[in-house]
Parts: sequence; C-alpha cells; structure tokens
Amino acid sequence: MNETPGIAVTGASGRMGQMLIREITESDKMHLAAAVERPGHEWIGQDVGTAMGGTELGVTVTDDAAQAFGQVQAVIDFTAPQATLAFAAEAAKAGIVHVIGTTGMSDDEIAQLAPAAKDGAVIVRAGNMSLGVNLLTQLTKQVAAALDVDYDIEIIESHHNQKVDAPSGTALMLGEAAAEGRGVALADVSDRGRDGITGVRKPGDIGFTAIRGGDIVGEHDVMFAAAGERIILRHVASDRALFARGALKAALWGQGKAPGEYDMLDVLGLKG
Ligand SMILES: NC(=O)C1=CN([C@@H]2O[C@H](COP(=O)(O)OP(=O)(O)OC[C@H]3O[C@@H](n4cnc5c(N)ncnc54)[C@H](OP(=O)(O)O)[C@@H]3O)[C@@H](O)[C@H]2O)C=CC1
Ligand SMILES: O=C(O)C1=N[C@H](C(=O)O)C[C@H](O)C1
Repeated sequence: MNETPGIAVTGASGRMGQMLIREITESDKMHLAAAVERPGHEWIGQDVGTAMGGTELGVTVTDDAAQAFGQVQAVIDFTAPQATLAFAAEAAKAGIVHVIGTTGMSDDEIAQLAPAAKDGAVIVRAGNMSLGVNLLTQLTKQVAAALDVDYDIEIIESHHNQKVDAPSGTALMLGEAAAEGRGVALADVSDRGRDGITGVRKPGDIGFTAIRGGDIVGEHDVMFAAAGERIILRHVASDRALFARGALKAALWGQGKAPGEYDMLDVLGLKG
C-alpha cells in the first residue's frame, strides 16, 4: 500500500504529460495513480510506461476521467482549454486538487472555473509553474511601479513551433504584473498585434510580440524602453522539467487546503 498522494496526469501523451509522468515516478513524495487521454487516443488501454517507450509502470491509460479522479488526491492537467474545463468539473465532484498548467484560456473560460472551485476543487492555476518566472512577475510589478509611462513596456516571448496559443500564458502573467505595477487594467492598455500602418506607439500601452520556431522551450523578456536606455528583465527555460517540478510542488501544497482558486505565488509563498 503506497501512503503517498496518488496523482492523475491528463494529456498523458503530450510533451508536458510525459515529462510529468517521468518526474512523478522519480519522486518519493507521490505516486502515479492514473493517466488520462482523450477518447479514441491510441494509448487508451496500454500501460503508460510502455506507451512512452520505457518500462511498465502498472498504470493503464484511460479516457474515463471521472473514474480516474475518484482514485487520486490530485490531477495535474496540461492539456487544452475545453478539456481543462471538463476536468475541473470532475475534480470538483471528486473533491481533489486540480493543478492547471493549460494556457490559452479566454477570460470567459477562466471565469467558468469558479463553480468548480466553489463545489470542491482546490484549483492551482498558473501560466508558468517555474520559480524563476513567478519571481520575475514580482520584479516586473516592482519596476513598472517605479517607472512612469516614458518607459514603454514590451513583452517578447519565444516558443517552439508546436505551440498553439499566443501570447503565451507567461507573457500574459508578466503583462498583468506590469499593468498592476502601473495601476491600470491590462485589457485597457494591451497591444497584441501590430501589422501595417499602425500609427505611433500609444504612451502607456503594454505591447506583446510572439516568436515561434524550432524547439525553443520558453523565453520571456520584459523590456522597459525609454529615451537613451532600456531595462530588460529576462527568463530563459531550457528544460520542461522545470514546469513539471513546479506542478508537482503545487499538487502537494494543495493537499488539505480549502476548495478555491490559487496560483503559484500562493504555492511559493511569494504573495504580498
Ligand atoms: N503552466 C506552465 O508552466 C506550462 C504550460 N504549458 C501549457 O500546457 C499545455 C500543453 O502543452 P504541451 O504538453 O506542450 O502540449 P501537447 O500538445 O504536447 O499536449 C497536450 C496533450 O493534451 C491532450 N488532450 C487534449 N485534449 C484532451 C482531452 N479532452 N482529454 C485528454 N487529453 C487531452 C492532447 O492529446 P492529443 O494529442 O490527442 O490532442 C495532448 O496529449 C499548453 O496549453 C501549454 O501552453 C506548457 C508548459 C509549461
Ligand atoms: O507551450 C509551452 O511550451 C509553454 N507554455 C507556457 C506559456 O504559455 O507560457 C509556459 C512555457 O513558457 C512553455
């Protein structure tokens, strides 16, 4: 009998799904108890370890999230917005921790998580689970608060060519932090797509640029550009294990917490 928390991983065959499974099986603080994929996926019914090309892990990939979540203490979910909403409803029914790494959720989709948090899920959601990026959000807020609108804020993110959403979840976290530092709402100042005759830059705007290419894991610059100088705050991720380890930490942190919505600043004790 394994006394450590049992963890389910959704999107088990994905880049992050496989990374999470590797990290969980190497941890002595938790154990892999379920692996979920979408109905019709070729991995359904196979042992997840052998499907990944390694040794058997004794966990069969399933498309039955309700049944899987009934057997675990936490689910770690790096999938897609609509899938994540369905998993949140199941996590609420099971009364478990739901760690959400999925990005690209609209404001409306994010708002739809509230009922799940009210009904029993302990939701920990962040567009980036790394300590470095979460620290960078605090630094961004601080620098933005110290500088006036003579410093144009631009957020530049680079990712691999398989990424489907832009700007990245991390870029949006950094944008929110900059806007908060300036005491404005990001929605009012966000400039997300320049093309053609755009006119001159509006003072106070926060601009976003997305680069997609090759196998870039994830790079983010927050630039404060003024006449005669530029300040650039940068985070470079070179290994997805970084995100997976943050997610594992969140799954453990959530044990015994009251149902509700939390983020990585709560987990890392960086709020304030
Ligand atoms: N917060 C963070 O720190 C990080 C967040 N991310 C985010 O995580 C998400 C996944 O990224 P990544 O692993 O690179 O993407 P992948 O496309 O490699 O993986 C996504 C996985 O989710 C599966 N999936 C989609 N819908 C369902 C469903 N209904 N039920 C079960 N599984 C489903 C996909 O299956 P199929 O292939 O069949 O579609 C796929 O296996 C993205 O939103 C990304 O931005 C990534 C890294 C870090
Ligand atoms: O899709 C990715 O790969 C990543 N997504 C997250 C994001 O959208 O910011 C985090 C990380 O940068 C990798």
